[in-house]
Amino acid sequence: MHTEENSCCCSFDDCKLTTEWLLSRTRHRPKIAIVCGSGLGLLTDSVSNKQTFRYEDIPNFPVSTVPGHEGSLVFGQIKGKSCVFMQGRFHLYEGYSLCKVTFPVRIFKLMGVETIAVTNASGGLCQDFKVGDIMVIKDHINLPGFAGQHPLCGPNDERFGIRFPCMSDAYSKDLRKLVLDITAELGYSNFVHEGVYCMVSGPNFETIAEARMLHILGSDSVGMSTVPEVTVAKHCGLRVLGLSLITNKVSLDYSHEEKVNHEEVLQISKMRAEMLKNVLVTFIARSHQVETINNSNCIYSNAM
Ligand SMILES: O=P(O)(O)O[C@H]1O[C@H](CO)[C@@H](O)[C@H]1O
Ligand code: HPA
Repeated sequence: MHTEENSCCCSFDDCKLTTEWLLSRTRHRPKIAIVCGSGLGLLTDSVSNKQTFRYEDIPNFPVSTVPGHEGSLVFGQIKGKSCVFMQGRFHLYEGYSLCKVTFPVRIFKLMGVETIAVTNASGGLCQDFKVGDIMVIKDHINLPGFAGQHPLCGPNDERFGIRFPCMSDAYSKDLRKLVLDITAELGYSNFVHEGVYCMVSGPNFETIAEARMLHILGSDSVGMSTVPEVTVAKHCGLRVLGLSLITNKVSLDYSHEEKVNHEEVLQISKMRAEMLKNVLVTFIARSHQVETINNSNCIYSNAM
């Protein structure tokens, strides 16, 4: 039954209005979108012909409330490729519904974006990971989703995608291979791994018992974002790349004295942003080499 409570707070018409607002104000027609994680706003440094919109000026957009998330949508070009960056993302713990958290992803789809690269800062659970390593996300665990906090709950709008999307291949194998090739060419292989990202709602960092549980469940890193955006991106047929920067080691041991905090997360992100930027710049220049677009879930195709 369609009721006010279970209907999505961002309708297709809301998405269309925001898309048209942006398309009428920029000449950029990006094929790639990049979501910048905590402290990773510097990823936009290499963008030329920049055009920036503050989130608060864009109709229907949420605003950023977390330090390290600037709150701007940046259009421009990298190596001649048109792209759009979210300099700052939205999180469940900020009080936004997952529909609002993922709203920009659907705007990108309607604008004609085909590939989305989602970045984040996360805590390393895999004992082989070191602070500052990059994890290419191979798969995820949607822990809030198990409890019904899922961006696709509620009536399904078939114009975006099907009711029961497949998630076993959410992270494009071809894009993962491309990024692993790029990191090898850049000489980064020693600190790049593939792994499984687990989303928790936050805002607190994990207890030791929780961290142990996530590790046993098969998580290599843990964070408070990314999964809703990736789920909605896969639902509407975008190709997805996920890159996680390991900003801290998560304690699995009661004797561990170090205490994680957001300032440390931001500090490590800023220190390693340059490296992540080098990867993304080459990725953007070469992602067209990977032609296959998985559009199997999407009925509504591309720009209006
Ligand atoms: O996932 P991003 O947005 O990179 O941010 C990560 O960093 C914050 C905690 O320091 C949390 O928001 C966590 O999700
Ligand atoms: N846990 C959850 N989210 C995070 C962490 C962490 O250790 N580090 C950065 N984001």
